[in-house]
Amino acid sequence: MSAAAPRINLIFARAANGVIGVNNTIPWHLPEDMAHFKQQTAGAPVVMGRKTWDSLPPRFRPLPGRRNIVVTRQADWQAEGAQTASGLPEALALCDESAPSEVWVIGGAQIYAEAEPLAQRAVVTEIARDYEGDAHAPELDAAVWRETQRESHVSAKEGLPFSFVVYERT
Ligand SMILES: Nc1nc(N)c2c(n1)CN(C(=O)COc1ccccc1N1CCC(C(=O)O)CC1)C2
Repeated sequence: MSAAAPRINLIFARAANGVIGVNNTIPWHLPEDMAHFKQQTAGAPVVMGRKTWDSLPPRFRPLPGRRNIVVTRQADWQAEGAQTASGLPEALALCDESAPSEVWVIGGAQIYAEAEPLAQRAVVTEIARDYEGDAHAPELDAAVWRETQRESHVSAKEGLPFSFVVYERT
């Protein structure tokens, strides 16, 4: 009996207009979302693109307490605390080795787009404001994804309304 495959989760924060990033940074400052991200992914492998790795402040790389897997086509790329994979399938195969129950795909846009068809769940922070940006969230087709949880909040710091939402594949 082979171990059950891990559940593949996308996790991202998106603006009302679908923006998730600008110039490899996040356009908003939402500490409540960073805490949510940390809590959701704690102890599980995280899979990210190389640009997302580069976007993390160095003191937070690798993301602590999680196996950090970085997808890059650069065969010679390496970084302290990161395991590399040449593509998403290799990254997910690497995760399988430790037979985790959950795997978290944490960005960026390219990786989300490739992972969306393979994911069973999307944990989305929906920010109720438009932002300028150059990177966009993956489309979650309502015929495929259904909302199963929603928790609305207003950010203490900047009065920014946002919701923690969970979508599951039908
Ligand atoms: N919903 C949702 N999905 C995502 N994919 C992401 C988020 N929110 C938020 N993100 C980031 O802000 C990326 O990280 C950071 C960026 C700048 C400063 C600190 C951080 N870090 C925050 C997480 C900390 C941790 O987890 O330990 C380490 C420091 C990715």
